[in-house]
Amino acid sequence: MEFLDLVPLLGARGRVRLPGSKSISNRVLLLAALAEGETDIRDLLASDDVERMLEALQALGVRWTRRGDGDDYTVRGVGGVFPVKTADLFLGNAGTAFRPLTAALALAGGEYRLSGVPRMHERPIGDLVDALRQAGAAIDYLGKDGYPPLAIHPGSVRAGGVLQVRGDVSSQFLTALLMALPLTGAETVIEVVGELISKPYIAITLALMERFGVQVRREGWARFTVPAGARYRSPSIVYVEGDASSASYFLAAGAIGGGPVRVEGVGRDSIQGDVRFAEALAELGARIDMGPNWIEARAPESGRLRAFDMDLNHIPDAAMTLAVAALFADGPCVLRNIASWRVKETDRIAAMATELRKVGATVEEGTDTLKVTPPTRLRVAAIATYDDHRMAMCFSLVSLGGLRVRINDPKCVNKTFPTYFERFAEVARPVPVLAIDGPSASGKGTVAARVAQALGWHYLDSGSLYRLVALAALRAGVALEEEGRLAALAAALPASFEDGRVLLDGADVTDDIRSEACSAGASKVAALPAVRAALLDRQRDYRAAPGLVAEGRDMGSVVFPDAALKVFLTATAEARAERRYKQLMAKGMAANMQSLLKDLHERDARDAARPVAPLKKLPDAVLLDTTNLDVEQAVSFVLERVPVAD
Ligand SMILES: Nc1ncnc2c1ncn2[C@@H]1O[C@H](COP(=O)(O)OP(=O)(O)O)[C@@H](O)[C@H]1O
Ligand SMILES: Nc1ccn([C@H]2C[C@H](O)[C@@H](COP(=O)(O)OP(=O)(O)O)O2)c(=O)n1
Repeated sequence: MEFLDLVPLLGARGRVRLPGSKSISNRVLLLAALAEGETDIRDLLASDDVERMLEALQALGVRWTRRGDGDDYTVRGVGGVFPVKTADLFLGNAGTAFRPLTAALALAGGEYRLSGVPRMHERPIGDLVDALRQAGAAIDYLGKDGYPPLAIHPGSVRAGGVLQVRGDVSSQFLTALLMALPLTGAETVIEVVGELISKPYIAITLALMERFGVQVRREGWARFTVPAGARYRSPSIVYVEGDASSASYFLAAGAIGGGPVRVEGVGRDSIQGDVRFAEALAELGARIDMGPNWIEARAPESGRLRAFDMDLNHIPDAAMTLAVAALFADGPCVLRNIASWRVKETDRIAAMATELRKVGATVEEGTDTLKVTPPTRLRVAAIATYDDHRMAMCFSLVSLGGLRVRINDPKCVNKTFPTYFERFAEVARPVPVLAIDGPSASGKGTVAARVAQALGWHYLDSGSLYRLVALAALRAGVALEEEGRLAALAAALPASFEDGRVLLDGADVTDDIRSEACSAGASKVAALPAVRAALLDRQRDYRAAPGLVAEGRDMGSVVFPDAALKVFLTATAEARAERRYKQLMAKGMAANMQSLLKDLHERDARDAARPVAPLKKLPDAVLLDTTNLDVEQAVSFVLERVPVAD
């Protein structure tokens, strides 16, 4: 399973230019395809769902071109009649392509098959098919009744009259009918049965239809009239707004992580309902500023988000972001009226509950509600994403709790936001790490501990973990060549560090791990890839606010490649042997200069020659040769180079 580890964050700050809205992109593509004339579409979203729509339109004979490899497209409209009358369309998991195409093709008079990924075949479409059948469309289910895949036949479409469609499962059914019915040329009334959910998405549909010359009469949210003689006409140029649902992650990041975080591409003038997510955040205490084309979020004055109990029917997608933001609230939070989550990319209520529990929250799942009680302490977890882009994006916010979070199958964000994690990194302020690597007795431990103390940061002596594995192995009678057993020991090492003391199984082993046997053993076990892998996450989890000073051999190269400062600390072998000699004498331990020097040379050679994480200075590390320096000078050298947090 592919995964992405997001590093612990101190907070979030900065600006993000949003990718184009998925809802607008796929609607505009279909309307431009059906219209008379050529449409220039700017800032189209580059994502899987939009790809599926573009492929489908091409298969239907619609000619479109992309300008270079940018986000601007030209679509030559077909004036309401698809040139290709027989086609087999694969639409992935794109509801915004599947539903509207079903309606448009049902009225197109051809033979079409529409299918998608297995999850698409679990997402209901019966209400739309029922409505289209009332108009005389001939549609068969190729699998389970009420679900894709579908076969569409010419049928005998009766133009005009009254159609009924249910509005309480997905608003996309109504959107699909609204966009397709102008193709009949007759006045048609659509009556919505049941309470219409996700109304703002219908508002997007109506606004875009109007841009393309068709004005729908609306009576409340229950009755819509598509006028007679309606024809789509290209508005020549359409700019796709930034995606308001995608904005939610960044705004929440600003509200949780201090901010300000500004998103550009949506604002006060947006036609997308999800901009109202900003109002919801404001109810949690976040400070929100808005311009025509931007929104900015900052943490509440108090620093902590307020608990909430909200009806979120109007912002179903962005509401997921609130479920994760609830982890940072000052009490239990309730999300209401979110039943549509159950028929999205996955059953989002169940998925959200399962994953929030993994990070420590207490969650109560109702049929259309979710109650999230934040934990006193968040837990590191691997988050399953259920092939659902929003699960992946929402859970990135957990890293703002100052802990690592693993996102499984991170590429699922390609559905709507392929560059999400890069953009998130642009506003993220990682917990800083100072990596100090170098050979034995170069002074890493001494310097790192002093620097950590001066900065008030945490300190990791990674060598002691290898020493502990060696000690545990010696005690358990495990040979230092048995890689599998050693890795198992390393993975479950019952070790802890308290006030400068090292504990194994609760017993103080601070001095034991410094013995010659442990030193030699550590160097051997450290050469085993499985042992190194078993200790990797453990080392990374020492990274906590306000910062970490980590010392060893591969801190800068492997464990913390994104360290804010990397120092390679060294000294001549003679100087190091002399220091080690003095250290041992001071502890009352026996030592011999010649054998210490020989041992150092051997260990240097072994640490440098091993194939995994060999000891070497990286190009991005600063060299510090301490042969002729004292401890104070070495510490000052490092402190002077620590980047100041902005
Ligand atoms: N310039 C220096 N920087 C760091 N340590 C020094 C320096 N000069 C002498 N020393 C001494 O050398 C010893 C280095 O040991 P240690 O910090 O345990 O090294 P390492 O962690 O690299 O094995 C300490 O006793 C320290 O006081
Ligand atoms: N990040 C690390 C830290 C230590 N090691 C190895 C290197 C050494 O042989 C052992 C013990 O490391 P430690 O830093 O405690 O050893 P010295 O005090 O420098 O002699 O572990 C490593 O491979 N990677």
